[in-house]
Amino acid sequence: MNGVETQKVLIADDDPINRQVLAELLKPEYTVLLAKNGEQALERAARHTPDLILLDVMMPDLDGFEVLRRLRAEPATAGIAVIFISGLDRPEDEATGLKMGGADYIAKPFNATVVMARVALHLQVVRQQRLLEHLAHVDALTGLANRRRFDEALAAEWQRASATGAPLSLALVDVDSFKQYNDHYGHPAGDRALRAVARTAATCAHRPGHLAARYGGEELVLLLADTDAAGGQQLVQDLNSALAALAIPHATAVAAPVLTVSAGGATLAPGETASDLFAAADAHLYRAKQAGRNRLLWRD
Ligand SMILES: Nc1nc2c(ncn2[C@@H]2O[C@H](COP(=O)(O)OP(=O)(O)OP(=O)(O)O)[C@@H](O)[C@H]2O)c(=O)[nH]1
Repeated sequence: MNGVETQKVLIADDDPINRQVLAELLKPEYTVLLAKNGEQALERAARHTPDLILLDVMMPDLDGFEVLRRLRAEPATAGIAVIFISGLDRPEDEATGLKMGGADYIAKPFNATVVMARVALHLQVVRQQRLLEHLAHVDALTGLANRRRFDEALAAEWQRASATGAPLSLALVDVDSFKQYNDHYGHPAGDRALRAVARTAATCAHRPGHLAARYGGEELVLLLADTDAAGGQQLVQDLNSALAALAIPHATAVAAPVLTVSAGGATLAPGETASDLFAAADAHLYRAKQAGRNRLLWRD
């Protein structure tokens, strides 16, 4: 979410008048989706992943509590915020809704101003949660995915590749003689150089299923789903060429008078774990450094 995008609210209520009143209320500020029963609410929630659902409790097929339970059971909809709007106005009903994980509970007949205020409040919370989630997964200096995000992606892609047999490649990319670069040009220039390498990596690893992350310090990692060894090596070579074209001067480097990287890569072998794959790429990066830097070594 970029903050400019309009947030989406799904209204699920079997009463057409209620749906219409709520829709008229929310339409000027939000994108409104409608569902007239529980099944439809689940289907629309899965298809559109709204930011918030206003959920009636008493509906003929699936009641609102059951809808919430099913939303929470599906990873794709588990995090969607739900406000119950219900004719059941006993404290026990409200307590049930909140205990089940509803963000709020509004009794019917509702007051339009209060509904608007609560919707705005909960959508603000949703926005803040997304921002926190984003910050927790992005490296501040380079804007690349951070190590946490990489670890999650590696676990997920490893699982997928193991289940489907699709190729999965991983390359570690480390800036050469970066200590000397910092020593010679200063830390702020080092930061700028790292950002340039990161941008280059992100441009090369641009396909869906590709992820460029900062693993730590001056080390990046490319996680390349659906990419075999030839594709992985080509991608690292493209990165290398793009970096060479930038020709960032590095007067004190051992390999060349410009900023270069060394890389080690591997493609998932049958029966291998995610950590084996990572360790193989790391071992090849080490060898690439030993062999003189500014090169890529890929496990056969
Ligand atoms: N400017 C800057 N420097 C960083 C950052 N993170 C790590 N470094 C520096 O990167 C350098 C890494 O040094 P080394 O691990 O010795 O590696 P190297 O000098 O690149 O040598 P080789 O990898 O063997 O070619 C250290 O001097 C760190 O201070 C950062 O965010 N910004």
